[in-house]
Amino acid sequence: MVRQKASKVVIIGAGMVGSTYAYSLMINGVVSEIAIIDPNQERLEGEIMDLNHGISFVRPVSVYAGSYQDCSDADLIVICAGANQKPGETRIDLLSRNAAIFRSIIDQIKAVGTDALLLIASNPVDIMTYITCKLSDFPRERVIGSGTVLDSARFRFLISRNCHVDPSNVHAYIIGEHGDTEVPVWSLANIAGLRFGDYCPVCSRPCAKPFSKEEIFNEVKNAAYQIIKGKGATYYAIGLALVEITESILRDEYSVLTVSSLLDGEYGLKDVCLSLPCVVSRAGIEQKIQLELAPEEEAGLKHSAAVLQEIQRQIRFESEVNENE
Ligand SMILES: NC(=O)C1=CN([C@@H]2O[C@H](COP(=O)(O)OP(=O)(O)OC[C@H]3O[C@@H](n4cnc5c(N)ncnc54)[C@H](O)[C@@H]3O)[C@@H](O)[C@H]2O)C=CC1
Ligand SMILES: CC(=O)C(=O)O
Repeated sequence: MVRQKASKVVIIGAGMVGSTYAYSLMINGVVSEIAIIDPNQERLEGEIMDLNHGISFVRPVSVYAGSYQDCSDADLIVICAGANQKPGETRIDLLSRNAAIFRSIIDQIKAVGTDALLLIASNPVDIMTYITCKLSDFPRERVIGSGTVLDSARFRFLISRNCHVDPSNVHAYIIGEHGDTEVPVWSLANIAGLRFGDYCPVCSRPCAKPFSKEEIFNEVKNAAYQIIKGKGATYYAIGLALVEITESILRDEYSVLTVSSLLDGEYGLKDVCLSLPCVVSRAGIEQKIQLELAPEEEAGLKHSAAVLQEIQRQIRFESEVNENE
């Protein structure tokens, strides 16, 4: 199943997320070409120079300031452009600023024409993924939001630290919105194949303090607020999360990742983008996995969808404007 060929990624937005992703991609050696686009030419040139000065230490790769023309033969276009949260702001607070930026970006990608997949990181990521689906007219499987891949990684890390096991031996998902209504799937979380609650009796290390699901989930949900308060932005872990998604696409890995995509009836939900575990390949979203959720988890997912749909109703698309005129 693993196919490797020379691959080209276009990154739109050379800020903290875009440039950290480019750096992680370079180190990982999964692509041969990285073109970066950003209207802030000074910033862009600085990032390109800095990245290029590291090329002697990694596998051969070409990193350069690109233009929208680069999208025409790209395998993957990753959008990291737009405003980020200031301390105290929610992801949803970014919507109007980033929606305007996306309209211009998607228009320019469409004008060039491309068979690439689109991967969205900008926040609020589920709504931006939805906007991209609507504006791009791409098939739904080719538009992927980074969704809760980062939140699931935070969740696995915190469980693993608490239970003294490698995070790769913890399987646990955060689903729904990448944001305040996200849902932890505790009922299916497992360590070494054991349901979460069955692991404690076989664990040889006593917990330092009583295990609190609530505390762990709150730490996951509020991680971005805490990091932004401390250092202004989050970028290392999302950079790596984007590389994980990129690898699954470009290496045709069929990894299961909690990416955001346009739902089509899963759990009775339609016309909304949010995260479920999905099989991701070179074709994009191969399959959305419908988990058997506990009733409160399914209710949480539906609440997440309702909140996102309410926000979506505030967005007007060109086609709707024309229809109503
Ligand atoms: N999905 C996730 O898990 C995460 C998402 N983010 C989101 O990623 C986005 C970027 O965050 P940062 O890199 O920290 O912000 P930043 O402010 O460092 O960089 C944003 C970049 O976008 C560029 N930009 C603005 N308009 C553009 C346009 N029309 N075309 C191309 N580039 C344009 C700016 O010049 C700037 O370089 C934010 O929306 C942030 O909330 C951040 C962390 C995690
Ligand atoms: C900023 C953001 O979305 C995160 O770190 O989760």
